[in-house]
Amino acid sequence: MEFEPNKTPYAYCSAANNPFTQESLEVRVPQIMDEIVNTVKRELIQDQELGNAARVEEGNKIVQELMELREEMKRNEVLKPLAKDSIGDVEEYNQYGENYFKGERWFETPFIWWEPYLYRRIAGIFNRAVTYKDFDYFEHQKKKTFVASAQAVITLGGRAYDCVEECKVENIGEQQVQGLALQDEMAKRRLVGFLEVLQTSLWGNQTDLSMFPDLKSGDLEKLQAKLLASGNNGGGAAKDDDNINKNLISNDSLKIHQIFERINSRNEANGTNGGVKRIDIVLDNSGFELFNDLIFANWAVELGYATEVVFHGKRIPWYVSDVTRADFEWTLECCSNADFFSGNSQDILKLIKMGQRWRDQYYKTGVWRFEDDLFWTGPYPTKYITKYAPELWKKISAASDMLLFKGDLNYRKLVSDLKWPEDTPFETAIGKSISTAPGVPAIVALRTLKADTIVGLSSGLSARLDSEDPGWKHKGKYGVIQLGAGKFRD
Ligand SMILES: O=P(O)(O)OC[C@H]1O[C@](O)(CO)[C@@H](O)[C@@H]1O
Repeated sequence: MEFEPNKTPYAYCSAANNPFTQESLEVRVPQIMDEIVNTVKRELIQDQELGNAARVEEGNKIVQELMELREEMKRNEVLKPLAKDSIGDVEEYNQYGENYFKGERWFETPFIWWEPYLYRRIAGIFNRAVTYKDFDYFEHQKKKTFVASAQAVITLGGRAYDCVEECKVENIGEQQVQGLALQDEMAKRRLVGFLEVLQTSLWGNQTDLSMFPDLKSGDLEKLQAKLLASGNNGGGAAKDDDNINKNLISNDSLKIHQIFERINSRNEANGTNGGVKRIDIVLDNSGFELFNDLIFANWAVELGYATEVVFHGKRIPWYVSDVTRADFEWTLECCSNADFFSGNSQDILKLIKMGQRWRDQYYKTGVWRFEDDLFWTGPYPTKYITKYAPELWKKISAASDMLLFKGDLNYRKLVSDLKWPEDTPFETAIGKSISTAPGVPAIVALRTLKADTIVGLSSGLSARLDSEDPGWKHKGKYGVIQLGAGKFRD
């Protein structure tokens, strides 16, 4: 199936034809907009007290524009072209809308078009106001949720630190090697450690504020405790198959691990140690999920699987909790600062040591980089990166070994949000331009399901889950780890 906007069947057609899209448009998204309005109103109160007349005027205008936008959706109007702003992609957005969705109304146009368009419209409203240009209207929610995750961050941080130490050859004493050669023991530990950090990064995607905006501190702790108990803590990913893998419904972890080992041996065999080994991560949510992604990147760098990690985030506030540069840097600061966490347990000490390494030895030196190309907030299927962001793709494909995509929306965009038969191979669905062109990096998706869109399942699985667990595609309860091998295909 080739993607042709508005011609090929979408997994999510329009709200008129899909109850989940409809619910999003009628309930979930208006609530998100109300929350933004409330945030601006809080700013207004402060500005009035401080006598910031210019900001009060702009704040009032923003509230009015947001309310108008909310009404446009409710009245099912035609989606208007974006008004001019200085974000840098207005013309491209409008051209895309004009080409493929011209004259369509909110309830009749596909989910994968109206939702990014909506967040982009909101960003434009703020960008046009001088005193709100760089205001992140989701910042408060993102920070609050990370603070509420502190206990899980501490526990996981301590565990992540140990996981790396256990895999270092100098820490595997002869007496611990029960009957196995040192190399075999190390390989085993590295595999177990890999599965642990990979799945930590995957399940972190459950905590997403655009889908679950009401995650209260208590719920969050319960969810995180469940993740930790289900095997992400203590090397359980490999030993606790029943518990974890039951919900992991498509799992290429072992093939991905083999690629990591090939990356290592390639450099050793070539005698090019010190040569670049690069992983790119297209981030999703800030907070607990980002922390889990950092743990994965930490593992890869510490154990020599990567010499560079490039994190791709969002230039503008996006889908409530997506990572911006400010979120990324704030998270590194929190993790480096003992005052952020109360207590001085061993886990906190390990976490802070790791956090300071992330900030000072990785981020400040460029081993870790953060980039925020506008492509990631565009409306396009990912395979169009070659057309709409050729420079970005050139840089990634020339240098990267592996490009990991986090989360539900990134997944939907990777497979063009089409209604593929569920057993369509992942590589087929992501499209030739990025999966089989010469030299392309391996493409990995780590995603918990919050949407109907799905490929790469064994046939019949979807029907079984439909009957056993109605609504299973929307709960964030099930996950996939899928691979397109790219240049590592033999
Ligand atoms: O943060 P994630 O995992 O991308 O989830 C957000 C996604 O979930 C949804 O809310 C439902 O599919 C979409 O709006 C979006 O695709």
